[in-house]
Amino acid sequence: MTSSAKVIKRKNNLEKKTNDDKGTNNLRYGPLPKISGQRIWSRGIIILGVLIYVWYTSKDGKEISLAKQKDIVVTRGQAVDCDPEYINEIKQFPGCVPAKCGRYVSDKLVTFNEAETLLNLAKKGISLGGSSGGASILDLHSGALSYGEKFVNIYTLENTEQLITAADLMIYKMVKNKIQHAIAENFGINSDSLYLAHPTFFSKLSNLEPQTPHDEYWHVHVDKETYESFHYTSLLYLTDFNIDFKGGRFVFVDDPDKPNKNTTVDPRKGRVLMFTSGAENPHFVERVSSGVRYAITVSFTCDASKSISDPTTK
Ligand SMILES: O=C(O)CCC(=O)C(=O)O
Ligand SMILES: [Fe+2]
Repeated sequence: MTSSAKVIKRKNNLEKKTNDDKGTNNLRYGPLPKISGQRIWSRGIIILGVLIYVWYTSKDGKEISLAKQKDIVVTRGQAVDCDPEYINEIKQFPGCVPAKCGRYVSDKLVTFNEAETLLNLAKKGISLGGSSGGASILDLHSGALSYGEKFVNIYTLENTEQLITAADLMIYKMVKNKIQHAIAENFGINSDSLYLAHPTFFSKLSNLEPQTPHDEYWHVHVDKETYESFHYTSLLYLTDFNIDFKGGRFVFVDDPDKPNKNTTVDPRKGRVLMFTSGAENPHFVERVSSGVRYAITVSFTCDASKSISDPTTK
């Protein structure tokens, strides 16, 4: 073999060894990934799709809150189209037709002390009776008080005079007048065209198992259908959501098939919620899961013949 032939053979051996090494490397670490342009595109489209889905469901999946417990609202409202039946009926009562139907919340109408006085009045009064289920009421106008599975007249019980004082009833009346004026202002009507309606009552809600249908406060309803004379409903909350009780938010149901279209109001001590009582405002109260929730339903009618008078000490 010539020396030049030896050099060529050694070079060939070297090339063979280098190729063998490459082969071993490939086995050890696997083949290098090859990402084609098409793959990058398809992955990008999948990621974009996931992002759009997450954005869409999180936006659509949330109910609207008109007022959270922590908010301090001067006046906040939401307009809704009046139900034709409601508007037709209310047209008989000049000065009482709302400029627009809807809902309003205010935390500035009722003072802390007024709410505290009314809470103590509710506690004292309901302590004389109380439902054996989760919903007790006290109506100071008719005297109706939940008692076990029935109702009694609070004014026939002993000690009522010491419990319900003239000073308490004065606050009750003043608060009612303030709410009446606020409803008139928010709905653009004349406050003299509104009359207090039956039933106007204190409520105490808890998580006790219901004993009668009266205890099932969590069903969707329209106030105008439940209580015929109502034209404007208001609620004054006396205890706080998430502090004094859990659950128990007020919920407007705008589309029964879409719970994510609901509008909620968290009860807050001294908060007043006012709304037109027709089918434009179906609503329910969430079941209280713990603690005790106190409120007053203060209702108004435009029909003077359905008017009730303020309570007096007996
Ligand atoms: O207590 C509430 O928040 C609402 C009660 C209610 O819907 C009613 O009294 O008709
Ligand atoms: Fe109601």
